Amino acid sequence: ATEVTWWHAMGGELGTKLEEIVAGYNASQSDYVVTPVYKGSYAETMTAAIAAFRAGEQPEIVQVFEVGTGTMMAAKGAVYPVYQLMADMGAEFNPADYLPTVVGYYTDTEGNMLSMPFNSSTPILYYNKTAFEKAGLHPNTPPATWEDLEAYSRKIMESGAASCGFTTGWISWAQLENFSAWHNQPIGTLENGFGGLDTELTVNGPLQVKHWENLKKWQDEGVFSYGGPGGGADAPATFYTGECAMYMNSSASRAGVLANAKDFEVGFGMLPHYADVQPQNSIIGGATLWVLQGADEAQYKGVADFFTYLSSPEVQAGWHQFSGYLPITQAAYELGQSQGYYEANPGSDVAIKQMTLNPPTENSKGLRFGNYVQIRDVIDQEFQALLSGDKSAQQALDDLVSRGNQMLRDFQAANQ
Ligand SMILES: O=P(O)(O)OC[C@H](O)CO
Repeated sequence: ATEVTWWHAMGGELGTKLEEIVAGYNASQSDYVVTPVYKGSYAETMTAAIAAFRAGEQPEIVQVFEVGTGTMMAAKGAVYPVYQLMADMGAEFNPADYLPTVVGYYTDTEGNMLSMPFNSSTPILYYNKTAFEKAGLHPNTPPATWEDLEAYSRKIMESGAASCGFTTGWISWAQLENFSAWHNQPIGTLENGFGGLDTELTVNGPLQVKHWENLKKWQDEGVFSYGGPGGGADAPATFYTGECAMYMNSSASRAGVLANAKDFEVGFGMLPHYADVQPQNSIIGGATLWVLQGADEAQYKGVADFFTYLSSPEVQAGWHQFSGYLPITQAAYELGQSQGYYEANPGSDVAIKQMTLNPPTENSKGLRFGNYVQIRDVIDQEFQALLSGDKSAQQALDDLVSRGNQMLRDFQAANQ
């Protein structure tokens, strides 16, 4: 059989499920064997794939997180665009089958979809219902606003129900990018970069400054517990163990939460918003599958066949329902509805409701910036400078914008 290699970044419960899906595909036919290889975090996986491509040792498929999209789109000689691959291999591929937000994120300015949707998410709020009850809060009412979240946190801490109010994964994704979209604030000019490479970051507006100021104050007071850079590796455990009563992270953290938060009941809610701003809609995260150049025709046929399998309503619905990733296709969503999945699993539709709460504006359809994986590191560095007291929120965000803009100019110069 023809071999196809897939580098991915799914660890823990998600990795186990991914391997099951691949095993299901391999057992379903005998022409191709797909081998999944875990390469670490999203950033590590992407870096490894770029290095492997330079060395001529790249896999056929690589899973790239949403913020790598600008860089991948510019890497023209390295990528086999999915719309073209599917057409060349005679495989059926209709972008209209996928959720519009997902399609928009991965479609180039000519209207072509360049990568294969697989695992799109959006950040949501998880909360410890048992701690809420102990603190005299209603277990079925998550905080709607940041003001409520602060007040609930203090009540929880004072009552001894938990020692910390909340934690979060992904400062960059959850507390800056999605924070901005949710409050309808621009992340960058030119429609958050969708309008061209001449874009500049704008995340140092008054609302973002106020939010980072609050996070610093709440960290100092023990209301908030910082989970570390990148995805925030320390955040999940502080929620699972009951230390922090609330937790913001990917909708796909659901699998880990349900598997590991054993001593209390978990509730699900939308992200909080500041009381004087109406929430807009959140934006997607997660990843898509990019096909790399350099393989032979038989392997690309296998890739197309595998992608068709991955997008089938049953496989996609199974992955979505297990993981908490969004149902990528309309058909997978409808299958879940007809199975009664959403009624039977309260909170499982929070992500999709939040993402589609309002029609997206220029500020809330996503982001597309080159060098953004590196800019995410700058976001983490500036946030740490804020927490350590080296910089005010305004200074940290101003510096983030000027450092980030320099990286955007470098990218523009290299890709014009
Ligand atoms: O944890 P994921 O897969 O939902 O991804 C979160 C962020 O989008 C990564 O950039």
